[in-house]
Amino acid sequence: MDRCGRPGESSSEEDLELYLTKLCSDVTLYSPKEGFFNHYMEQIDAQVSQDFLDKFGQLKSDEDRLLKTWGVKPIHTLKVQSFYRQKSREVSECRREEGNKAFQEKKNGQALVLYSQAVVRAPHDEGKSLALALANRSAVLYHMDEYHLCLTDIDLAIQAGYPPNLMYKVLDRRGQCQLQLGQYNSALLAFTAAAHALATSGLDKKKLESWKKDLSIKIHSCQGKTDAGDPAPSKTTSAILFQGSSKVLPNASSALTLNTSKDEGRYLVARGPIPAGQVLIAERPYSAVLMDDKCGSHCIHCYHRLVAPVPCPWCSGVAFCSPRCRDLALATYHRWECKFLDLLKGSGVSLNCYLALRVITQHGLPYFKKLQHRLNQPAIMPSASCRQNPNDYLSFYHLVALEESRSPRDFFQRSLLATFLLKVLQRANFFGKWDDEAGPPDKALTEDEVLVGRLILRHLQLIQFNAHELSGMAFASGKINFKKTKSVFLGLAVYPTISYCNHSCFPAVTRYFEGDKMVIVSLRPLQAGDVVAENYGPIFTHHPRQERQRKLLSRYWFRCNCEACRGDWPVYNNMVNKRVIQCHTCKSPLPQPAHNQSHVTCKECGNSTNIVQADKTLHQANKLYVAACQHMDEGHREEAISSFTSFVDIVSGLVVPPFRELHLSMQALRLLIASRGTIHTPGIPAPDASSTKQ
Ligand SMILES: C[S@@+](CC[C@H](N)C(=O)[O-])C[C@H]1O[C@@H](n2cnc3c(N)ncnc32)[C@H](O)[C@@H]1O
Repeated sequence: MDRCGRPGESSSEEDLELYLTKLCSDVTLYSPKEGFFNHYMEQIDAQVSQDFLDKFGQLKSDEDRLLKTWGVKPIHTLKVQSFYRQKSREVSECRREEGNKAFQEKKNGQALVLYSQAVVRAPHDEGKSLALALANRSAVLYHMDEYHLCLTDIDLAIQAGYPPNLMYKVLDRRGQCQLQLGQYNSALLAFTAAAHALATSGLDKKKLESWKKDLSIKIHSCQGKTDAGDPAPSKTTSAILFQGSSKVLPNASSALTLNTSKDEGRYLVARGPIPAGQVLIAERPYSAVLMDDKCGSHCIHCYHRLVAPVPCPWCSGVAFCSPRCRDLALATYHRWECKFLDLLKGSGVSLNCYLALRVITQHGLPYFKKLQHRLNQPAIMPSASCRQNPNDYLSFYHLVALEESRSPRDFFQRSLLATFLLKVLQRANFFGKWDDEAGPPDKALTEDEVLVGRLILRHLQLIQFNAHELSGMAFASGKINFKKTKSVFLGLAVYPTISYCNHSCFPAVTRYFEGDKMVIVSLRPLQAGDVVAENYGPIFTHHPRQERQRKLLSRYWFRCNCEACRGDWPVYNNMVNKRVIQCHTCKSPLPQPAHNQSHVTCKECGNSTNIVQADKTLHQANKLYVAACQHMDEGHREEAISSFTSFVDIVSGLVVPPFRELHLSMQALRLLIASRGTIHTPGIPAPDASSTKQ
């Protein structure tokens, strides 16, 4: 090992594993390169003795760890104060002017961006800049045929105090939108209100007459017409669970159940046969956070891409896709986090830490005080007699945290982070009004603060192993090409039911996203008792066994013993084009048949398999493979999925893996299924789920 603990050439595999584990653990807490938290951590590290750490390692509860850390004087040198992107009337007005210029030049896309910046930066309690920015944006939205968004902006502009003398304009625009949407009764009301508003317009006589005439024609055109049904745009299509919902795991298919073992913990298995391509779990996150660099482009509440951002009334750092998302966020987590977002960002703490905090802020203090007596209940193990509620905090709280395997240093680092996040909550008045004058920063913690602090510490441990990436898909080139897709990382989330999926380097399932909902789909056929395994990153076709095992051990703290690891299966590039037929009874590999031999006897179970028939079926299946590849090349997603899943189902029943075409098909399925999710490439329409070959 060198002075920084990095293993040298002569280091043992064990040293390397220890080093990698520490590195992986650190990045689940903070960035080693950015922000002030790493310097702070180094300073504290230098001030605590080995003896302190040894004693720290003997502490038995998160509460003890939190209190011990709070007692370390130097931790209170860190100054926590609100730091966030503030509103600016000057910036807002400047962007609005630029937006006006772009709009006059018919550059609608550019105008929309500039007006949106004007909206997000405008103060809510001072002047008219917000109302004017919203009203101007509504005009460009109308020209872009975004009638629903235009109507929202008009409502928001009026709520923000749009000037009465200009009111006729937005009321007229509201009527125009409603006319386009076939809402004739509402349009009639809007045009009538616009006509009344002319009285306070201050327009000269000529303009007034012209407006009156125009509005009267519009009113007349709406009279006597019946409203068309409202074709409100729907954001999601819903995935349907295979064989309906499970009674014990409501977000999972009834074809799944939960098993447990000493070495593998809890894990999902199939209860009976499941073909490839079936939806097995569809789950909204228990909690989720958006990545920093997506805050300007995605709704922080529902993760949809923003077209016309609805602002936060207090900060300019985040935005929402709708007033509904805004109100839900403001009523819960954002009211506590809003004024500390830039502090958290500047600290360099990881997204895991935001998530640990979010679980607290989304519920608020009274919720935790009320449930604290339940925290000592044993871990939930859904069974016939005990149904899991994935929205219950305890389903989150009891996710695996591997506290028994943690080093004292790891516990101390996480405790330091918990105290930092606790200080943020204190300053955000989460525990009641914070008063700098009333006491020093190291003032003894109250009962409520201890409760929340120890929960944050627990979150920091369990999120390490249970957080999922929340992502969308984008086509890398400017057109639909399933082979050139890339995953767009949007944030981090916890899905309690999906967290019960253990890992395999030869995974049984893949995933896609509908907004923030994760949908898990079978990639290959499963039989009763088969593990419904996800892949945590290293897949056998791309990464050799040693690399996979190192990654999994250092990141997830287990030694993988999946079929691919046990059999040391080759990566794609080393896979020979050989197929081994399986026994039709026990699935064991059959010996190669002699020339002209039609039946082969299994050495394991003694049953005979018709090898000629198996060859014939494989030959037929190959046609499906060719058709699937063609569908994929032509951009027919659902047809390609259907052909690939049929191929995988047939081949999995005949050939022993690894088998090159099987794995190529599964890789293609992963891409195709992922692209069912949110498509983030601007200008490219999502491929239609019901597309048919033209
Ligand atoms: C998301 S959790 C999976 C559910 C977990 N087994 C439980 O009991 O809640 C991830 C953790 O499960 C364990 N795990 C996952 N896959 C495993 C496997 N194939 N073998 C052994 N342990 C595994 C590891 O401890 C890992 O950190």
